[in-house]
Amino acid sequence: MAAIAYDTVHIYAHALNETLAFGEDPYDGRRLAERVRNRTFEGVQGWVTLDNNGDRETNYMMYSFQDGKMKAVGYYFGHSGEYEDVPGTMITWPAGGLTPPPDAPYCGFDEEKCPFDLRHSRYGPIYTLGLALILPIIFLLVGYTIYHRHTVEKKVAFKTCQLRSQDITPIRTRPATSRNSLPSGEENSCRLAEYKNTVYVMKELRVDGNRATIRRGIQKELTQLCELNHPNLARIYGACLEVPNCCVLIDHCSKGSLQDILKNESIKLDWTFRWSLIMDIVKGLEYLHNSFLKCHGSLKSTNCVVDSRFVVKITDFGLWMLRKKKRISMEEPKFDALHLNNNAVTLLKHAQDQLWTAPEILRGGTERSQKADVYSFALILHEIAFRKGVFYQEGSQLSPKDIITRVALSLSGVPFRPTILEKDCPAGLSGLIKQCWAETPEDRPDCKVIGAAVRRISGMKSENILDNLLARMEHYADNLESLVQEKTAQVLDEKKRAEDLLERLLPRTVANQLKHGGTVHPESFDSVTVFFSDIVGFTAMSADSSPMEVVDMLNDLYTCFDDIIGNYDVYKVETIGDAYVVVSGLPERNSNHAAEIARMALEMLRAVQTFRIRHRTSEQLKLRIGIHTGPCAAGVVGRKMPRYCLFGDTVNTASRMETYGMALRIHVSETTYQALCLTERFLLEARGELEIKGKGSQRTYWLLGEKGGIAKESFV
Ligand SMILES: Nc1nc2c(ncn2[C@@H]2O[C@H](COP(=O)(O)OP(=O)(O)OP(=O)(O)O)[C@@H](O)[C@H]2O)c(=O)[nH]1
Ligand SMILES: [Mg+2]
Repeated sequence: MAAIAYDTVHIYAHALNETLAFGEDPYDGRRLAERVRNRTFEGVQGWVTLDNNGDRETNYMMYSFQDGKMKAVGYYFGHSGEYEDVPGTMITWPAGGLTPPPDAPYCGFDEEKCPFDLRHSRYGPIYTLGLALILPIIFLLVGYTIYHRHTVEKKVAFKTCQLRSQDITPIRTRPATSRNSLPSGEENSCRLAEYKNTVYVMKELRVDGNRATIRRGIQKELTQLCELNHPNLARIYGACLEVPNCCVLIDHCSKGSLQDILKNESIKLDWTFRWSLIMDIVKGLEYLHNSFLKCHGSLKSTNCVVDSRFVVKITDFGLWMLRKKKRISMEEPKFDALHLNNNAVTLLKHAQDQLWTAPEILRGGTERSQKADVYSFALILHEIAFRKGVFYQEGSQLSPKDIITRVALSLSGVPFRPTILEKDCPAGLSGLIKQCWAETPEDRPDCKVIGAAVRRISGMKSENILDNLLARMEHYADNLESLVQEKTAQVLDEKKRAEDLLERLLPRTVANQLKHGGTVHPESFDSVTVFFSDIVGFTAMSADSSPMEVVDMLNDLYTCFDDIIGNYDVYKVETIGDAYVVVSGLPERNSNHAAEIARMALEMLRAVQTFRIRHRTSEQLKLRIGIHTGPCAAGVVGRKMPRYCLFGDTVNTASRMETYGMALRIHVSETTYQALCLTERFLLEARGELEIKGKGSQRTYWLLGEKGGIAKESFV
């Protein structure tokens, strides 16, 4: 105590001295006390430290109770806050521990550090009970929310792919293919329907049962199908489940099926293009095999459709339960083709459909499998490679039913497969095809392996979408170019034929005017020569012959005449029954029209001499010819079936010359005679004055021949 008193006075004295030294009031106890704080000095007991509050940081000695005695084990120095062990001693902590216990309880003195720690909280039991009640409720709530959301989403998804029949407008069946594709045919058409202004392929579904059953049965599958999304799959847009209008709507691909493309010879397919078609199928199939569907089940070239960018998309997958059954049994009973004609067609189509079906499925083992899809893929590969149709067998005429029977039965132990034309096959492809249609399903590769093989065999450098697209576009452009060339040639050919026809019906100059859209004005000509010929006794001959015999005779005769007139500057005006009318001097004017007609008439008469009537070979055909020269008008009359007609008295007079003529003689008028005389080339003989009806008395002549040419003697 004395030491403490000493130190107290000591510190007080120091504080007082300092107060006086600073000239402060020594009676101000507050100031004095402030000087005492935060001070360290050497007191009688050693160093003394006073803290901020003026409290002394004391030194302590720690004792441990060992072996029944208190033993000093450590020092604590208050002024420096340091601790020092007493050398050679050891502290035994409670429970024999080597480390001191914590200086505060785990949860603090007031459990402020762990309000929810049930192990240490005094409210632990309450919390535990509460949690035991609340947690299951929370779990239930969360579970219910997840379940509810899932089912609602499913319902929404199903709703979006469920369509109302009233919104679907079927479009009249039309050829499935574009104008670039196959000609239309029932077997190559698909039903189309419009839904919200978009055209889809409409696939009917076979539904036995009521709506509720359908809903339960296919709701899930349909929702999943609508979710399938791959560039090489034709997307299923939705389905209508209203009996009896049950159907699915599938994306419509404008180029038709792969089969249509392969059959269309106007589409050229180089190997780059073929490989990309093949790769598309492999990718689509691989996606399907990895999807919930696991396999396609009906893979064939009609179920690979081609879109406007020449990308192949696999279609008609899934919904197996609802597809119209097409399978045909091996033991199909023989049917009476007459009575079951429709059935016959259907059976044939079904047998055709099964040409892609794997042998194990034909035998009725399973209904579908990935390996069976690979077999079908091999047949498609074969179709693409050789473009000879499905299951091409060199030199074979087997029906589809015979083929599938042989595939199924595998007679003579050798699998029955299409012919591979090795020389037309890129190296490695035939091996791949054979592997894919192996008899044992396990020997067939899967899609991944096929994809790698195709890449290797084709040497495809890139599967880059852009490269591919460009390559296809290039191909498409080439195709279009050749198509345009081909079509242009066809159009030109067609045009030429139309022009030829027009030129045969009308004089060339007139036809040209009509072709260029001009109107043909009637024209008058000062001088032309008109020729008329007629068969003597034609009416009697017609009465004794059948109409076809008469037609044949006239056809033979006129063909012969048509050949002759080609050698002269004349224009055939028309034939009226047995009359043949020719003119020279129009529509192209010429100065020697009389001579042209005269020469032509002489040649025709000579031809008639040797002409044999088919049905009366012994009879001589008797032709009467009349010629007249004079003015004439000519023009096209009428719009429909336009004809170039002659008008004027010259035509009538020429006709009269023929009527008043004689068999196998050429009767010419005065004007023609004068025109021929001017040429000094023809032999003519006066017939004398002749009373001609409507013309009065006329001097007429016989044309006998041409000097140095055809003479009269040869006619008689
Ligand atoms: N243009 C075009 N034609 C198609 C489309 N889908 C099918 N087709 C055509 O319709 C024809 C008939 O198709 P489907 O009715 O599916 O008959 P299938 O493919 O022979 O047989 P399943 O699919 O087994 O019923 C095919 O050969 C194609 O020519 C398409 O998306 N676009
Ligand atoms: Mg199909």
